Amino acid sequence: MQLYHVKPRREPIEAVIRVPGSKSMSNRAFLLAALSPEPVTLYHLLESQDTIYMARALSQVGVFIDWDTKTEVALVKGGRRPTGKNHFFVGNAGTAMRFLVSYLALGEGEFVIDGDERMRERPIEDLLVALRELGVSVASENGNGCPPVRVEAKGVEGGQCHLPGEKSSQYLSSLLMAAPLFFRETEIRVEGELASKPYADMTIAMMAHFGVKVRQDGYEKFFIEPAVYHSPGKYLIEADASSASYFLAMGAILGGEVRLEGIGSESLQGDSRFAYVLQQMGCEVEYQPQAVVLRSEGKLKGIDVDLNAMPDLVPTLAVVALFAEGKTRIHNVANLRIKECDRLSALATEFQRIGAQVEEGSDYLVVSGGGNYHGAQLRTYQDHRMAMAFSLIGLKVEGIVVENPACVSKSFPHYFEYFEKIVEARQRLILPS
Ligand SMILES: O=C(O)C1=C[C@@H](OP(=O)(O)O)[C@@H](O)[C@H](O)C1
Ligand SMILES: C=C(OP(=O)(O)O)C(=O)O
Repeated sequence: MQLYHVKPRREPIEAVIRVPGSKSMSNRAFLLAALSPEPVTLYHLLESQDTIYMARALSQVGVFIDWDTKTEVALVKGGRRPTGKNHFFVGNAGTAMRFLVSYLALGEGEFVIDGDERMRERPIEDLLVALRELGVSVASENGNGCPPVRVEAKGVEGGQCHLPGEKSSQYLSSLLMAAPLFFRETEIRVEGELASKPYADMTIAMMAHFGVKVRQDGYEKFFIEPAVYHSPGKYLIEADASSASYFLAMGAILGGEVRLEGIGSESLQGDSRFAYVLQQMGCEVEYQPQAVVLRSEGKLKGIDVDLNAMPDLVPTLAVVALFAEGKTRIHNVANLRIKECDRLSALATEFQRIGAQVEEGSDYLVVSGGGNYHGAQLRTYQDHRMAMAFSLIGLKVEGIVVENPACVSKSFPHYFEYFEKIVEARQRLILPS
């Protein structure tokens, strides 16, 4: 197995960083461009496993994608309904799996969408039930409510559907983006509290950029009329705020100044607000329209925080909490158990290996900070966020070894190159240089 031995760093850091494009925005942009009758050019696209799976699946049903990964630009020509008989594989890309199901239902044909072993354990039945209410013939092939999903597509009638909201916002995003192409007006009634709300906001904002409006009554009811998407011509993807969280965390833990470029107060990503969470822990934070600056003296205090709106940042924050005085309680994050791995259990298990005190509840984690930690080899569970978060522990704790670092390729293939440059920098660093 591949191992990554983390080199600790004692000095503060000073860095200006622009991370690659947002995974969530890239996969939405691919889909919305595929649904638009006119061509769209997408800029600052992320090239990673999840976005490659998405682009490949769309290409399989005839969407033309000319993607120059060097310049991060793609020309997309879609506008036709998917047809034929096709099998798709999307690894463990939640966005690709969920978004494609409703998209394929718009077409005419027989489609099976499958993923890797873990994807076959991640629930999708709530979305399938809602689609059946809208007139779609769709089922979990193994009958367990998880992929593979079979869609017998002949267009979508529309009308009213009910969607439990607590497991994932991706089901709602999937329905919303496809809904303008349903035959009738559609009303989606969300039951229970919608998880990860900023991702639904991002979907609605991006649909608006592609010319379609969604009417909503809070996060309980969403109304979409039949409409045609319009290409914005060019569309710029923001830098990925979830990927950037590791560098903010580095600044918070080690002290110094980190400036993120391409993510600021105007960002569509909920995770762009992460610096405010670190501010509560004692960092100084400044938001500009297109940038975030974080300054830290490396002295942090524990907090009590509801991270439902930023689920992907729980591992990052849990690691920061190890180095804060007092306890940090991260709550309302039950759906972390159905992500790339059971993240609450994985964090608790691996933190215990370094001698940390941690309490795991059904929907929360309490990390007691400021302990005397020791080196250990940490499992990453094929989960990119575990690998990136655990690398941060090694900045302060001698002897941290991260297993299977290559799993970062799901969302940030070059993470460890960025990480090493920052660890080794002797002066103010600009990345990419
Ligand atoms: O819509 C999206 O782009 C995402 C939504 C979130 O998932 P849930 O809505 O399942 O929490 C997030 O964890 C995932 O990485 C990306
Ligand atoms: C949960 C994640 O991804 P997804 O659900 O899109 O697979 C993630 O990137 O942390």
